[in-house]
Amino acid sequence: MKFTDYLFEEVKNIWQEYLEHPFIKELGEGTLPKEKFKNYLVQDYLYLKEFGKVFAMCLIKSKTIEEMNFFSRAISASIEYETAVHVSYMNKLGVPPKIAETCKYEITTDNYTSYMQAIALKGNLREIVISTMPCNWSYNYIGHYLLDNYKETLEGNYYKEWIDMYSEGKFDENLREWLDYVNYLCRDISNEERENLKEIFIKSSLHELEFWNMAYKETKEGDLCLV
Ligand SMILES: Cc1ncc(CN)c(N)n1
Repeated sequence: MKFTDYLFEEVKNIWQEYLEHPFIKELGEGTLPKEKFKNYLVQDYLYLKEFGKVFAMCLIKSKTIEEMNFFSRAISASIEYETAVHVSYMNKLGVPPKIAETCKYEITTDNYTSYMQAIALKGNLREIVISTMPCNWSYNYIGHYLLDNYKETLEGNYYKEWIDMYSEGKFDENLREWLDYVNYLCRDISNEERENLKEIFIKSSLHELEFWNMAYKETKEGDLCLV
């Protein structure tokens, strides 16, 4: 069994909770209140900023130029390619990046990014990479679920651009590259290390769930955590 298949088996119940989450359901239906989406986007924009720094630590801990290039692409993928859709929605919703960057980090955003950054500082490359894996992998999983389940009504859905990004070929390709990399990186680990990496993967998956819970919590008009 591939290491990534083993990891997936360990979290599939948690990931099923993402698919059944009201935030995801309402995104798919196009009924999610824009105010909730706006607050989520701002926190996610701040999240991606910190997430990119985790890959910067991977780059520092890389052993080869090939690996450095891989992480350099991961930084751009997070803070250029992915944030482009955030910026497009944020501009339409009246929170351009300059304003978003003055917003406070919610405790959930802090908890998740601090968890990965602590591993980035003290952990080895395998631990850091595994802590980041639920991020893009689960979003691709959610993107495909939404595409398959709501394809009939996607055309008029305000959230189509978001759904498209996480389910498009470029994102799939990028993820496949990552899964191959993880299987290579973890090809000869001990049982003890396997257990440790599994725990890290589960914890990041739980942080993802907390992020969806935060995104769906009650918000008031203009509730943007402005500093
Ligand atoms: C919290 C979170 N997790 C994952 C992703 C996908 N990169 C994201 N944008 N935000």
